[in-house]
Formats: sequence, C-alpha cells, structure tokens
Amino acid sequence: MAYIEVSEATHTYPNGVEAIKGVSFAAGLGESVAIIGQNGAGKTTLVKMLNGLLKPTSGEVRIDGVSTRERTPAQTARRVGYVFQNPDDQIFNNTVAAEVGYALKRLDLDEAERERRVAEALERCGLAADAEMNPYDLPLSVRKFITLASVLAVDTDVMIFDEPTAGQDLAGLNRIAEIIEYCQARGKIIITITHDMEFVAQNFSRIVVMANGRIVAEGNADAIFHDTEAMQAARLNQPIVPALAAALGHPEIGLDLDQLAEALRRG
Ligand SMILES: Nc1ncnc2c1ncn2[C@@H]1O[C@H](COP(=O)(O)OP(=O)(O)OP(=O)(O)O)[C@@H](O)[C@H]1O
Repeated sequence: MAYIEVSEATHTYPNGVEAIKGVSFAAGLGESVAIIGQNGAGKTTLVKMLNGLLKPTSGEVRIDGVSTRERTPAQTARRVGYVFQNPDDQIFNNTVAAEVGYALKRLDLDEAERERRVAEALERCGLAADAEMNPYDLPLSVRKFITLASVLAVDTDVMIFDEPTAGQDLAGLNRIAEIIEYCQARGKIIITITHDMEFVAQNFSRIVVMANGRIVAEGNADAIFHDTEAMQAARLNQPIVPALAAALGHPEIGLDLDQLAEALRRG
C-alpha cells in the first residue's frame, strides 16, 4: 500500500459546497507531485484532507495505512506537514528560532536534538542570521521560509507546500528547488499546489490536474503540458518552452530549453 492512499474521497463543506467529488490518488515515499488547476478546483481542500485538517465526507484518506478518521488532526499533522499559502496564518512566536522550534516541543525529543533541528532548518532556509528577529520585522517572502523551516524541523514524511514560489526572487526560487531536491533525496513525499507552471516544469515529474473537484488528468510534465484538453479544463497556460515548441511545429521538444534554442537557431 502506498504511503498516501485516497480512495473515492469526497468533501462537502457545511454550507453544501461539494469541493471534492470522488477523488482517488496515491503517492509513495520519494515522490514529488504538483497539483495544478484553476481557482476553486479543490486543490486546497484535497491537501487539507491529506494533513487531517479536514476529514472526507465519504470515501477514505489513509496515511501510512491508517485512515485520517482514526487519528486526531495533530497526529496526522505529525506525518503530513503543511506550509500554508499565507505564512501569517501560521506564525505566532516572537522570534524566528522560537517559531521554527515551536512544533518540536510536542515531539519526544531532547533539547540538544531540538536545537540541532532548528539550526539545520534555519540554515537550509537561509535564515541563520535572522534567528533572533521578530518574524513580522521581516518581509513576507522571508516569512514564507520561516513556515517552511518549521515543517523541515518537524521532518514529516509528507510535506505540502502551498504556492511556495509566490513573491520569491530568483535566489528564493533556487532555494526552494534545492529544498525540494534535498527532501526528495531523503525519501519524503513533496506535494505542491501551484499556479507557477515554470516551477512545475523544472521541479516535478508527476502532475495532477484538478478541475471542479475532480482529478481530470495525471502524468509527467511532458505529457500534461501537451494535453491541451487537460490544460483547458484546468484553464491553465502552457509553460513558454512547450508552447513555443508547439507553435514552431516541434512539439517533440517538450520542455527542453536547449533543444528549443537549437530549433530557433536553425529557423
Ligand atoms: N471553508 C469553506 N467553506 C465553504 N466552501 C469552501 C470553503 N473553502 C473552500 N470552499 C469552496 O470549495 C471549493 C474548492 O475550494 P479550494 O480552496 O479547495 O480550491 P483551490 O483549488 O485550492 O482554489 P485556489 O487556487 O483559489 O486556492 C470552492 O468552490 C470554494 O469556494
């Protein structure tokens, strides 16, 4: 059984909105999955079901073999970390180090291990010099790294990043890519919700396309970005490389920028 198993899951909010309509999905350790789709497609609702913030109305969500109905949200969150789209929904400590170490207090760790994990997460997120700063004296793009560092410190098996690239400059984007690569190499499952198609093309081999509460397509970047029907269903733009390659009459170039440059040189 895969580490994440979603079987025919639905979620209906108390106001009657059926946000997820019978979704099945599985992911194993070491996989990185990008969930893409138009606003309101159900992406956030689905990942909230994965980390236990929401339970399925029907169907099942199993994490490491156990239904999320049989665990408290806190128990599920110990396995599935969630970096929210808006860091200000998660940050409430007075210093960066306190914030990153906060969730560790609930784990059975000695102080030296807690300190080691905080220092490592700060370093990886480029926050070592900001440890004693108040998070709210730092820019939003940096606050996003604080919430990311908190999840890295807990070291959950699954890490969900909601729109991680929003508002990041090139250095931030590169840092996020390095973090994803590092986590994947350590066997984590990385799940990202994003509208940033270039980021998807460069960092994720598996893409799940959602529209109207359902998964409408799934596959690798090459397949999905050439699936015009799926891209239209999700009202998404193709990334520039495959779009230009197709317009030049060379769809086989796929996502390869070097091949595209060569095709342009050849005319
Ligand atoms: N707390 C809530 N109560 C009622 N309806 C909700 C709630 N949260 C989301 N919805 C509705 O559920 C549907 C799916 O929303 P969801 O936030 O999961 O989509 P999304 O794909 O993550 O969108 P976005 O890209 O805008 O974040 C939408 O119709 C939304 O209005």
